[in-house]
Amino acid sequence: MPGRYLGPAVTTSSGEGKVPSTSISTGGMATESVIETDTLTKRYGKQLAVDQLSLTVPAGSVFGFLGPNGSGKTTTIRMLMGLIEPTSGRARVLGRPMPRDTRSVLPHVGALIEGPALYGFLSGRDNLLRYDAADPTADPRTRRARAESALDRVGLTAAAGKKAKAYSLGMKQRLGLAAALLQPRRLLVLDEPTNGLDPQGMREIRALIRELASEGTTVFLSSHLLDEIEQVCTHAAVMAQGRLITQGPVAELAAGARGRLVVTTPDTGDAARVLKELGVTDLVVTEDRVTGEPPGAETGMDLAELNAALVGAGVRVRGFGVERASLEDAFVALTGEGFDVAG
Ligand SMILES: Nc1ncnc2c1ncn2[C@@H]1O[C@H](COP(=O)(O)OP(=O)(O)OP(=O)(O)O)[C@@H](O)[C@H]1O
Repeated sequence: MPGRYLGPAVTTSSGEGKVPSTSISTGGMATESVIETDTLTKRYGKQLAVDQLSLTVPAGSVFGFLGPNGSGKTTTIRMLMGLIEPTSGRARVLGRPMPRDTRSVLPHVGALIEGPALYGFLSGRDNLLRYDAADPTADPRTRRARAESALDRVGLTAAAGKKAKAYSLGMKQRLGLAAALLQPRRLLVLDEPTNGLDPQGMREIRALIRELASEGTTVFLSSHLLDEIEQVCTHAAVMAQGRLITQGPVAELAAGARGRLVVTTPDTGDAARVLKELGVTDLVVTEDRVTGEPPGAETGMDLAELNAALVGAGVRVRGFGVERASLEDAFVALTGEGFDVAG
């Protein structure tokens, strides 16, 4: 599918309707949430693509928008960028209503949606120069310097003279990011930025995202890869079938599904009895293992005490630990289903 790059090129060629950038709050006046939606809904005929979505993306976060294919991520991003009208509900980006204020908002937003649209017969550098030239606010005198700096940013300086059609998928993706970075942005919106990349390409894009975030750019990225979200995001929202399942700091989402206590022992009956007395719940006994939910922090019971109690009761403990809870555990716990990672 041909991708599209959304930057100055899709804002306006006339500059009409543009408001001075100072009217979008910056610095000390920064809006606390960079993206905010309220019961945002999009219906295609009978198909509810996005269903009453209320999302809050805090300023300065790397926000992962997670969900299996078809869960409504791209439709949401299209509404946020003012490309399609919601059926109902509201969306604000950088404090402004969308799509009403698309023209004044988009110059502050770098977006990479479904891969960049590139001219294959032009070099990477010339593609960037074209993008820059399409931005009515970009000073032509500093165009080259901007392009070089963006190429450097994404590690494409050495390949800048090559025709874009000779670029690997990862290089094309990086060139798309370079286009989004021609101007300083307050928000980057990236739709599946590592889709189709090899592991090395994925690492490079993730490193770049972290770097941009460390400079204060809020990054909103969609992904169907749980481990990607865990690796780069500070916050996440989980979508399934057009609905928001949960949102919040990644650490809290993962902590919501606490790891299970796992005791390996030949004395499973005694172990289960002792653990139950000490407040471990949801006990499951298999041949040589007892697992359960460890007591909460409020009980004051720590793992060392559990272990000591088992040993004190004569249980032969061969293994003792807590399986790490992941965002995947949280997702499964919330939806009762696994993650379809195909595609
Ligand atoms: N233009 C459209 N017309 C009709 N149905 C659509 C349209 N765009 C999306 N849909 C449907 O809306 C639902 C959500 O699609 P959407 O592309 O937003 O999901 P997604 O989470 O981004 O998935 P993917 O990663 O596959 O793009 C899907 O069932 C899709 O078939």
